Amino acid sequence: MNIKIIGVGKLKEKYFKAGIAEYAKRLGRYCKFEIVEVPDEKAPESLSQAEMDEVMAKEGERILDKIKDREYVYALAIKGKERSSEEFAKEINKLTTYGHSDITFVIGGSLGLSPAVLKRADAQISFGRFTLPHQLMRLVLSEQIYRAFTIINGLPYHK
Ligand SMILES: C[S@@+](CC[C@H](N)C(=O)[O-])C[C@H]1O[C@@H](n2cnc3c(N)ncnc32)[C@H](O)[C@@H]1O
Repeated sequence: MNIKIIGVGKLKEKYFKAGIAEYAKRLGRYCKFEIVEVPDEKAPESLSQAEMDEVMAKEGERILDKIKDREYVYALAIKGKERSSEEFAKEINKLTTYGHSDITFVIGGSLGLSPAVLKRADAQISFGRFTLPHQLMRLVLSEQIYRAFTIINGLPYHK
């Protein structure tokens, strides 16, 4: 099974990289895990709404270029649906049981995801109403995907 996270911009901070590398290593037992980075657009503070929409649209096109038709896509969105870790694990298990072997998660850039990306998504996941930095979101999501596999496989990691 293939799990892909698409993120906007390069991850620079060593501590995020180290955390993600740890979960990527652990996930190697359960799936082919990859993180795909697409270039971000400059988004200075002074942008108008139209300019912000353009930034999201451009980043969105780059994200959509990395998604194939067969992929089941989760968009990470603050206003999406919240789940518990157990519910998420059940959902992943069900998707694989019903033949989805390519699952892709999309995290927006500093301004968020474009309407086109949200439209392509098969489901939206919210990690609550807090706004998390997109780099940190990659780490938190990697951990939750790992947690889901430990739940599916009955390992004692999840309490
Ligand atoms: C800095 S946030 C963008 C904030 C933007 N105002 C928005 O509402 O999307 C960057 C990305 O991280 C992800 N993200 C941040 N907090 C999240 C949360 N609580 N739940 C789900 N995704 C989140 C989303 O993919 C978002 O597009």
